Amino acid sequence: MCIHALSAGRCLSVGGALCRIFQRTYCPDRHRHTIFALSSGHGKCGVAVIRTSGPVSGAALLRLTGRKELPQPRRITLSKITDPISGESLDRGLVLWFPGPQSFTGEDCTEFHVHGGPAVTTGVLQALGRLPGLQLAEAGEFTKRAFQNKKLDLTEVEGLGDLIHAETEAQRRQALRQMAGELGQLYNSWSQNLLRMLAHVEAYIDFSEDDNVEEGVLSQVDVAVKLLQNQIKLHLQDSRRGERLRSGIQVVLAGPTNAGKSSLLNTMCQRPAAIVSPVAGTTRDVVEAALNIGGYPVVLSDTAGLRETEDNIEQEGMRRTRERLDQADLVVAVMDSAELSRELSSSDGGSWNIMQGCLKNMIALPSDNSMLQPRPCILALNKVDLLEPTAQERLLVACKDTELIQACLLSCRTGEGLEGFLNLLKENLENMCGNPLVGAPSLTQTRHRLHLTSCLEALARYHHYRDQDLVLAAEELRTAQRHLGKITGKVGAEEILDIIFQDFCIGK
Ligand SMILES: Nc1nc2c(ncn2[C@@H]2O[C@H](COP(=O)(O)OP(=O)(O)OP(=O)(O)O)[C@@H](O)[C@H]2O)c(=O)[nH]1
Ligand SMILES: [K+]
Ligand SMILES: [Mg+2]
Repeated sequence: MCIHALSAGRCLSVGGALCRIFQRTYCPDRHRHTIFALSSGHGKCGVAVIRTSGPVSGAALLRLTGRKELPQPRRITLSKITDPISGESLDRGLVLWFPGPQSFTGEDCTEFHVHGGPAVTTGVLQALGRLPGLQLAEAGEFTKRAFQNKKLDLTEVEGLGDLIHAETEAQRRQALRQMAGELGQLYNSWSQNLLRMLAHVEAYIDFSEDDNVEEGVLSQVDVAVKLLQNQIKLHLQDSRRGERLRSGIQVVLAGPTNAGKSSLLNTMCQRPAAIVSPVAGTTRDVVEAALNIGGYPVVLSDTAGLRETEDNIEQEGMRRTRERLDQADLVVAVMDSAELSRELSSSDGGSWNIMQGCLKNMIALPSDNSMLQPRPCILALNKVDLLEPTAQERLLVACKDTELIQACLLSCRTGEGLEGFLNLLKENLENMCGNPLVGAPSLTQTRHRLHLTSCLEALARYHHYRDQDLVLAAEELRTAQRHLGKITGKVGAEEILDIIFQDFCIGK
């Protein structure tokens, strides 16, 4: 199986530089302006795409192409592109006209597909910038307009952002699904449900005295609220699979000193990221590498080896190891198989018990109790090159006794057993994140989790007020619905909008 290193940073925007060129000033009527930006990547490339969105898009296309009429909507047309003010020819390229509302943003949009050299793209951008009513777009402004014109809900916007940033196949699948609106549809259906319940309760409040409302309306609402509570709880109990897949699965290498943890990290990321040496206690700081393992994004951490020590710095290193273990989604316990084998044959099972105790510590629950099960753990028995085949056999048999642990023998030195280890790792990642295409869509952001939790709290308060004060109970249903609305953006929340759209590049 192949693994790839992932880029550490996200897409850099060149907004600052372009803003300086165009001397943009703040404008309160910004949404009335037509925005433009380079939407393809920056730097030299074969073809670059420049987009505009807003009321003067069509006029801009006519000015730059010198055409009398707009081309057919959504049809590619070859055209010369000139600077309308200097009259200078800039390029021959393809132009597209998307009249609103049938466009990405819902407004009139155009696209110019030009040769990707910096002189051409800068020329076209400058020509656009000199036309009245056109302004350089801010990061995420195209998507923001799509959201404001109800082309996308917030979960779809987040899906689109994740798709642009997706580095592995599993991330891409999850993002595509969210962008297609499945998560939003789920929350909308819950919201509709709540609206119906609320209508029933309000009808009861207003009309029950006139006997116009059927018996049992309230108990039906009670049942429906309980059902929804269960659905939301089930949705929240997903071991954070969607969020993990989005932000990377935390895999921590831990174990005694000199077991070969740093060697394993280096082998997996195919570069000498961590220092390897025969001196016990070499690693002190946590060393991280971002990897794509079988399509799953992994943040792999190498940690300081665990042993008794008087050295202050090493003790601090071990404190960091434990902190990292607390956050781990999956622990790889690395051990020196030769050493373990020697201890096994020289003792009457005592050392085995010690090792089991040490492993149990590693896979214990994290302190916040947010995960209900102990973390999965793989026992990587390293340095198998130093072991006789009979000793290997004996070690594997002994490992079978520890039910919690999946063990495999490997050697960082010879590469033996590495394939098997990686396959075991991938199986674990699959189990943790699932196939993003199968089953109900997962929530992918802490933001979703927070609103869903608040929604659940409001529903619990509904039951609390139900027999005391029906008006207050109805208010709780309204609060619950408002929390669902905040996830999809149906309920305004300007502060979070800005945070979400800032994650986009200029031109998206
Ligand atoms: N024979 C053999 N030696 C190995 C293997 N893997 C690592 N080593 C050696 O074991 C020693 C310790 O390796 P490290 O990777 O530094 O071990 P570590 O667990 O990171 O050690 P600390 O950071 O000190 O906790 C080095 O001399 C490595 O060359 C292996 O598969 N076979
Ligand atoms: K070492
Ligand atoms: Mg090390």
